[in-house]
Amino acid sequence: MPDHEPLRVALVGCGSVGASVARLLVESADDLAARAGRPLELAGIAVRRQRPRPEVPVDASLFTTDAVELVSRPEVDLVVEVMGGIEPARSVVLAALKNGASVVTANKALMAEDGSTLHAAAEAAGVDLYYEAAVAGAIPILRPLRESLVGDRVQRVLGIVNGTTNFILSKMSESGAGFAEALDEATELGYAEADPTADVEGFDAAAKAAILASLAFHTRVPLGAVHREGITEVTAADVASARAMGRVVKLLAIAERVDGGVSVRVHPAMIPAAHPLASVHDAFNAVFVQADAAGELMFYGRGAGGDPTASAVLGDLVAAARHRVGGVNGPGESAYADLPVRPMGETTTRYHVSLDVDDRPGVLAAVAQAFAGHGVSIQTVRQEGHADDAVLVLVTHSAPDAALAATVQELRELEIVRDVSSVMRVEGG
Ligand SMILES: NC(=O)c1ccc[n+]([C@@H]2O[C@H](COP(=O)([O-])OP(=O)(O)OC[C@H]3O[C@@H](n4cnc5c(N)ncnc54)[C@H](O)[C@@H]3O)[C@@H](O)[C@H]2O)c1
Ligand SMILES: N[C@@H](CCO)C(=O)O
Ligand code: NA
Repeated sequence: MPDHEPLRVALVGCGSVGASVARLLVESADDLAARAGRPLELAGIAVRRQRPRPEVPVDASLFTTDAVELVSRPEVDLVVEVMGGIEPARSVVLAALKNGASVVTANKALMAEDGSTLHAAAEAAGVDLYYEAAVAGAIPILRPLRESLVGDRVQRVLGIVNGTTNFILSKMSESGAGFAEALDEATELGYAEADPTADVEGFDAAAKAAILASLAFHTRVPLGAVHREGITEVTAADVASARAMGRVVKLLAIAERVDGGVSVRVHPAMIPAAHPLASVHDAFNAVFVQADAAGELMFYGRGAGGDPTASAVLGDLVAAARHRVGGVNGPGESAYADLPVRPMGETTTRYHVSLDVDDRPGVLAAVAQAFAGHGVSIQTVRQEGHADDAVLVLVTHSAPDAALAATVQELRELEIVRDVSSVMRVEGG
């Protein structure tokens, strides 16, 4: 085959990311050809419905509504899947791999749900499967974990990997707004989707946490093993209390090594205002990595948007194209470590607990006794308000999640505690 023979790219999905990928493939064709070693030519674009798409500068004859047929064409070398969801995306990706095409996907839900099946199919076909855009959009983080840090031992990954929730928490922090008000603003400005559940309940971040943990620790982390809490219960009072302690509230995806296993979780947490992740505002994403030899690293940028996400897709596409040209493959799945995912109850963190209490003698002693009875050590206590408005704010030393849960249960049963108004983890020093 002569060197100028193009590599044929099938694009599946032409929404916000797909339209950017198609446009940039056309606009940057010469540079991409020079970098890949052969031109990258669009073989077809699978869409759900045929309609005019003036934003995509390609011949209308390239559009088809049959994705499986497109990716199964013998001439297709590379497939970009940006339709999202589990099915039919999984069937399309499997058909592409079976056809011997390398696949680039931005689909975090699919990779977190069934990454091992797809990796096995890629391995069997001797082709590449890349998904840099699936976690933190434009930010190069999967390739650094998979390749740059492969000689090191990663201990911990802390990420702000959902732009919608980071935008909402930033607004709550800036203006003192409650969750509902900040969500309304995020919706008005187009950051939050009409149904924001996947973002605000932490599902999107949990899928990304599973992918990050699998790559960081060379193990398989099933999505179901990721502990997940969203931000819907975060109150203006939590944000104010964090500020009073020199902290900010962030929704974190956390993956860390613990006692021969790993802990992988998504939940809101108070982090020090001086922590590098505290200065990640609005819809930006960032991932903080701690590795034995490298020390601390931080990756920052745009986690969403058509063009930023297309940047990551095209990076993967050129990498896969180069491998085609060279007749080699990139690294496949590395899951040799086979580490158990520890249950959340065993995970130790510090906690911030707010209690509405009666303001009378013996209350502090009774509260302290509840913590002590479950082996949870208190680091600081402060009282805000008095009489009917008394609030006790306690911060604990590190304790297992199960011990803290048992403490909270007991506190709820105490007559002097009117309400356990908030429990939030404290992370990052
Ligand atoms: N938008 C972002 O900022 C962003 C960032 C990172 C990752 N992603 C991921 O990229 C993927 C695409 O996201 P998006 O924002 O472009 O979504 P989108 O909804 O804008 O686009 C998806 C497109 O796929 C089309 N589609 C659905 N079923 C199809 C089918 N059977 N055949 C052909 N086309 C079909 C839809 O009609 C739609 O146009 C998702 O997996 C998403 O999680 C998106
Ligand atoms: N809904 C995601 C988009 C990228 O996955 C976010 O808010 O970050
Ligand atoms: Na990325």
